[in-house]
Amino acid sequence: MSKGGDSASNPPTILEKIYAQRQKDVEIAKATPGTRPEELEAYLKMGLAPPLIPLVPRLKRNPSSATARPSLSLMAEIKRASPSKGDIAPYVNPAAQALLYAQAGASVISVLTEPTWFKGSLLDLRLARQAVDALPDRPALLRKEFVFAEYQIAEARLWGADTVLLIVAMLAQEQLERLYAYSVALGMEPLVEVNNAREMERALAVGAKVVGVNNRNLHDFSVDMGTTSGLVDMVRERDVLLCALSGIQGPDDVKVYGEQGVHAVLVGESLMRAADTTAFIKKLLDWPDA
Ligand SMILES: O=C(O)c1ccccc1NCC(=O)[C@H](O)[C@H](O)COP(=O)(O)O
Repeated sequence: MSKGGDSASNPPTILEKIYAQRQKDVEIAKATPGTRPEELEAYLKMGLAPPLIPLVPRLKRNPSSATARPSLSLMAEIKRASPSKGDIAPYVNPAAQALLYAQAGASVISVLTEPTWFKGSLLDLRLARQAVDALPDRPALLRKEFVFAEYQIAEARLWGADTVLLIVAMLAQEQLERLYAYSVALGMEPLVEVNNAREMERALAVGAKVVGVNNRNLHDFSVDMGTTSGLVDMVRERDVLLCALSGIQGPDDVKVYGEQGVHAVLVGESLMRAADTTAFIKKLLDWPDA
């Protein structure tokens, strides 16, 4: 990963620290009997990964999409903690939270699986998936992770994800192309995350169909809700679903994005802190009563 700062002597940014730690974690997993890369490949070849649902059509459906006043779709995140906020809901039950999100109408459930800063795990992903598995028109499951290797995508598929996150800022273009192709080959259209126009061009160059604009700068934590708005025109005439990620707190944020043509919002902290999650979601998205 390239350094985010001006020179190689700058202290590492949070994204660089997470990346370095995840590289060590992945090396350990790859060397552990039972989870070596060739073993994950064998499990995939045996068809042991659970059935998938395709991301794009699922993201187009939400409780308002068939009404006269369609609103945005929701990607609802399970987030125990974060580098910027510390503990948010460390003891959340990911299965119960996933079920709440699904019953409230979320199109996607995003599960943070990074353990050191976000206190997440692949078990959280599996439990969220199992909790919603039998529902009619269940939401898609997103592995929210700092992905730099095919290995992590194979893990995601085996643990029940329907899609993975690819963060453009972390990846060289060749790596982004390779990981995008591998994910699609496994049946998972990825959510490709960008933070500026240059990264958006790179996402479009690989053919991304679902692009998330992160309003949070992953190098310094600053949140600018106008980041998404500033990139809308780059995808307006394209067959791309644009999603606004991070910092979404209330209906006013969503209303602005709706008017600009944004298709979905990804919300973590506000949902985790909501006293009544279902009522909060309905109000946030201006969805009709079920
Ligand atoms: O949330 C952070 O502090 C953070 C810091 C560094 C890298 C990633 C980070 N968050 C991951 C996310 O993208 C958010 O969890 C997600 O977009 C939801 O954001 P929010 O609704 O603001 O919780």
